[in-house]
Amino acid sequence: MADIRVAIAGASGRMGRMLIEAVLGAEGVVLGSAFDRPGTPFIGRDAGEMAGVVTGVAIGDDARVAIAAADCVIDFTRPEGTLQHLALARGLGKAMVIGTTGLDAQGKAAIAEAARDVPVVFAPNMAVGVNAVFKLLEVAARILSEGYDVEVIEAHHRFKVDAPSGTALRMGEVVARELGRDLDACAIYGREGHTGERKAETIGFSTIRGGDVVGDHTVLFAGIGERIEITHKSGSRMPYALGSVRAVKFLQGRENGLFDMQDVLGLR
Ligand SMILES: NC(=O)C1=CN([C@@H]2O[C@H](COP(=O)(O)OP(=O)(O)OC[C@H]3O[C@@H](n4cnc5c(N)ncnc54)[C@H](OP(=O)(O)O)[C@@H]3O)[C@@H](O)[C@H]2O)C=CC1
Ligand SMILES: O=C(O)C1=N[C@H](C(=O)O)C[C@H](O)C1
Repeated sequence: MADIRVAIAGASGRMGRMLIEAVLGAEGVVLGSAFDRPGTPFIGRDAGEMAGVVTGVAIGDDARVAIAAADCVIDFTRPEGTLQHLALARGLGKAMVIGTTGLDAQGKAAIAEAARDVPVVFAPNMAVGVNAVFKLLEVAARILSEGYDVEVIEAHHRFKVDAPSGTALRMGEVVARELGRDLDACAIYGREGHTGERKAETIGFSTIRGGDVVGDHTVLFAGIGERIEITHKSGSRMPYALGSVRAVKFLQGRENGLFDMQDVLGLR
């Protein structure tokens, strides 16, 4: 079978660079194209430059041309960019792996709609370890369903633009679903001033931003006399990139459909 040609969106970003390195090092996939938005300083440079490799693939600034040259697009950019690239991928009949976070309900609906025509993996965290934690949280929430307060704490680098992280929100969704709660109704995003006592049914979120923290997430189940903490810490962005390559391979041969990393990893 021919190698899958991959297009990397946001090629000069933190994840874009890591994704290029992961694709170059993986079997069964080949770097078809790399692109970024016009005006980004790396346009025209070799896509492997930051990984110290000559690929012969220059970073372009025409998303349509780049997507047309690939079988699957991996996109870790910003919601506006992702939705533009998604429309192009849909029109060109290309698969897409989306790691971008911070999409609103309308953006998520647009992804679901596009997935009727092309296959899409959309997940807030592509790392195998984090997806294992999502499963552990289901078990913990089931056992600790009475008498434990749930708080989600996350820390990321100073450059991150969305909060709470997509992963923290998914952790909250997983626990809320298991507890029969609606996250939109029970989430508390930070506290300040005279808050009154904590309401038992709430799920709290706390966000830390600083330095070069790659990504730390903890779900705390706090009872009277004991606390349980389930924590994941990222030491590198490579697990996100390797998970994305697995997602590309998972989509090969699929006509359409919306999937996430739980599907890719067979954890449903
Ligand atoms: N699902 C997962 O496993 C993970 C998800 N993420 C998510 O991926 C996204 C990117 O993160 P990160 O790589 O750190 O971010 P960066 O800011 O380092 O990179 C983003 C890239 O996208 C480009 N870009 C920004 N806006 C647009 C746009 N409107 N259209 C097209 N391209 C655009 C940027 O260009 P420019 O520099 O010119 O702005 C840059 O090259 C975030 O949403 C983050 O939360 C991150 C890690 C893991
Ligand atoms: O912006 C990041 O860096 C990350 N974003 C994702 C998120 O919002 O959950 C995944 C990971 O935590 C890194």
